[in-house]
Amino acid sequence: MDLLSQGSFAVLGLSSARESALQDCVALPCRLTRPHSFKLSKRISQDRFGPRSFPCRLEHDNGKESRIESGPVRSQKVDSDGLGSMLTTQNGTGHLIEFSDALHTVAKALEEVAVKRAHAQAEAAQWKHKYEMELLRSAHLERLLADNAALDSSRQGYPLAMSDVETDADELRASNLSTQKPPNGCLNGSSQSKENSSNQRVLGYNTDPFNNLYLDTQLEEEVSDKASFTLTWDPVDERRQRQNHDLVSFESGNINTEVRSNKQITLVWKSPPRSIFILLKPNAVTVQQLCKEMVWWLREQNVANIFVEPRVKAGLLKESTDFDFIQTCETDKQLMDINKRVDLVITLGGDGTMLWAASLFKGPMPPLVAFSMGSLGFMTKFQSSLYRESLQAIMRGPAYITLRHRLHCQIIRNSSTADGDTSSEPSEYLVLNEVSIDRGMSSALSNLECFCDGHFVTIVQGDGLIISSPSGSTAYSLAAGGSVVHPQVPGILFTPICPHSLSFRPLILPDYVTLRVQLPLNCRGQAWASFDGKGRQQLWGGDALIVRMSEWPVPAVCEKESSGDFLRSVRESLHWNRRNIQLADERPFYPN
Ligand SMILES: NC(=O)c1ccc[n+]([C@@H]2O[C@H](COP(=O)([O-])OP(=O)(O)OC[C@H]3O[C@@H](n4cnc5c(N)ncnc54)[C@H](O)[C@@H]3O)[C@@H](O)[C@H]2O)c1
Ligand SMILES: Nc1ncnc2c1ncn2[C@@H]1O[C@H](COP(=O)(O)OP(=O)(O)OP(=O)(O)O)[C@@H](O)[C@H]1O
Repeated sequence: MDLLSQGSFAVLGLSSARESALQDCVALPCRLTRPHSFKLSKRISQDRFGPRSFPCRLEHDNGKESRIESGPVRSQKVDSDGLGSMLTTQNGTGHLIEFSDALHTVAKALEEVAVKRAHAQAEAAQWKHKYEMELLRSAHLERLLADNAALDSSRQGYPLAMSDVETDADELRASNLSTQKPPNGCLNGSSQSKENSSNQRVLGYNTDPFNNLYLDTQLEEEVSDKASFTLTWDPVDERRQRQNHDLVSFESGNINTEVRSNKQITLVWKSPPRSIFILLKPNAVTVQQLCKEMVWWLREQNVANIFVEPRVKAGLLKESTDFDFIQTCETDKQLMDINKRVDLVITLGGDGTMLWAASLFKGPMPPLVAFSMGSLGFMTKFQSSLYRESLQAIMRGPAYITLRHRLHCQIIRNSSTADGDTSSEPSEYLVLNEVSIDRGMSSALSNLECFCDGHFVTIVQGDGLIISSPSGSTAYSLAAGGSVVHPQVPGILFTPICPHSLSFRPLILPDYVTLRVQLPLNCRGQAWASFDGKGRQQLWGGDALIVRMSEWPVPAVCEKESSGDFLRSVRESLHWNRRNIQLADERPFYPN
C-alpha cells in the first residue's frame, strides 16, 4: 500500500457505538503503539458497525485516507513495498491484542521506511549538489575556452580599432572603480590582472586582451597585479532564476520573502590567482616545514607572487638564498596596501592564525584558505596533508565561501578623564570574533551602560560584556553562555560575562544596529577592552565603545560548504551534544 511509504499517519477512527468499548479499544493501541509513529485520536464513527467492530482509517498527512479494516471478524493484509502486516479482529479481547500487535508492526515498518527515506533524500541532495557544482565548473571552463578562442582569432587576423579599445578601457576603469558597491547577487573581485602572463593561458583562464595598457597611471598603481573573480548567490527560487539579493518584495499588497538571505555563496575566478600571501603560526617547526614545501609547489603552479611575513622571509633566507624570489611587506604602508596586491590568503596554524590574518586586513580582504595546524581548528577546516589537492581545486574554482562578518569597533575617549596617554594606541579595530570589555585587575563589579541605536538597553553589572560576531559565537561568547550561531546569520551577539543577576540572558541583535557601551563617569572599577583577545586598552569613566557590523567580511573558503563545515566543527571540535547513544529497546513485546 503506497501510503505506508509516506511515513506519517494518524489512526483516526477506532470506533464503537458504545462509549466504554470505544475507551477500551482506543486505550489499548494507544499504549502499545509508538507515540512518535502514530497519533491516536478518538473519533466516534457511525453506529452501524456494532460493539465488536473496529474500523479504522489510516490518514495521510495530506488528508487522503485509506480504510484498513472493517467488520466484526475479518482480516486484511496491509502491504507496502514488501512491508506488511496482518490486521485481524476476533470476537473477545484477543482481537484487540492482535490489532495492537499489527499496529506495532506497522509502526516499526513505518519508522524504518522513514529513516531510509531520510537517508536517501540526504544522499540525493548531496549528489544533486555535486552535479550542480560540476555543471557550474564545466560551464565556466567552456566560457573561458570560448573567450580564449575569440581572443586568439582577434589577435591573429583582426586588429582592434582604437575606438573599441577605448570603450573597453573605459568599462574596465569603471568596473574597477565601482567594486565597493557590488550589484545584488554578485560581488566582483577588486581588480583586473595587469600582466598577461603565459601561465594564465596554460590554465585556460580568461586573460585581459589589452594587457591593461590603457589604464591611467593612477589606476595602474592601485590595481597592480590582482586576479579578478565573482561571488554569486545560488538562486533559491530556481523557478524564477532570481540572482538578486532582495529579501522582501511588496507585490499587489502582499509582503513576501523573495529570497532567503542565508544562501550558499560561490567564488568563481575570472582570472587565476597569481599572488598568494602565506601566514604562519609562530614558533612551530612543522608549520615552517610545510611553508617551505608549499612555496615550491606554488611556484611550480606558476603562482607569480608569493608573500610571507618579514620574520618568515628572514628565516627562509637563512636556510637558503634560493628563497629570494619570496616577497614580503617591509613597511607599514606596504602592509596597509596588501589587499591590493594579494589574491588569496593562506593560513597555516589554528584559529588564532586566522584571526591574526584577518587583523592585517583593515579593509577589504581577499579569500582566505585556512589549513588546520593548531589544536582546536574550529574555523580552519583544510587538512594540511592535502594542501596540493585543496589548493588546486580552489585556484581552479568554483569554491564555496563563508562570508564571516566582522565587527567594527571604535573607542571614543573622554579627554577630561583619560588617565595616561592613549594617543599612540589605535582607536579603531575590525574584529572577526569579538570585542570584550572586562574588569581587568579590579575586583570591583564592572558597570557598563549599554545602548542600541540610541535606545537604553541595560547596565551590565558583573565581570563584563562580550559583543561578538556570529563567527565569534563559538569562542569567548560560548564560554560565557552565549548561543552558538551559524556564521552566515546576520546578527550581533550581546553576551554578559558572569552578570550579577539571575535574569540576564544573552541577546542576539540584528546586524544593522549600532551598539554603544559607555563607562559612567563615577564608575568604581576599571574596564579593559580586548579585540579578538588582543590589543587590550583601558577605558576610563566617560569613555565609550561603539560597535557595528563592518562592511568588510572575511571571505573564508569552505572545505565542503558553509553549513557542512560549521556543523562538522560544532560536532567534532566542540563535541556538541556528545552522549552515548541509548540502547535500543530489546525487550520482547508484552501487551498488558
Ligand atoms: N574563556 C574563553 O573561552 C576565552 C577567553 C579569552 C579568549 N577567548 C577567545 O580566544 C580568542 C583568541 O584566540 P587565540 O587563538 O588568538 O587565543 P588562544 O591561543 O588563547 O586560543 C583561544 C582558543 O579559542 C579558540 N577559538 C578562537 N576563535 C574561535 C572561534 N571563532 N570558534 C571556536 N573557537 C575559537 C582557539 O582555537 C583556541 O583554542 C578570542 O577572540 C576569544 O574569543 C576565549
Ligand atoms: N602570523 C602570526 N603572527 C603573530 N602571532 C600569530 C600569528 N599567527 C598566530 N599568532 C598568534 O599565535 C597564537 C597561537 O596561534 P593559533 O591559535 O593559530 O595556534 P593554536 O593555539 O595552536 O591553535 P588553535 O587555535 O587551534 O588552538 C594566537 O594567539 C595567535 O594570535
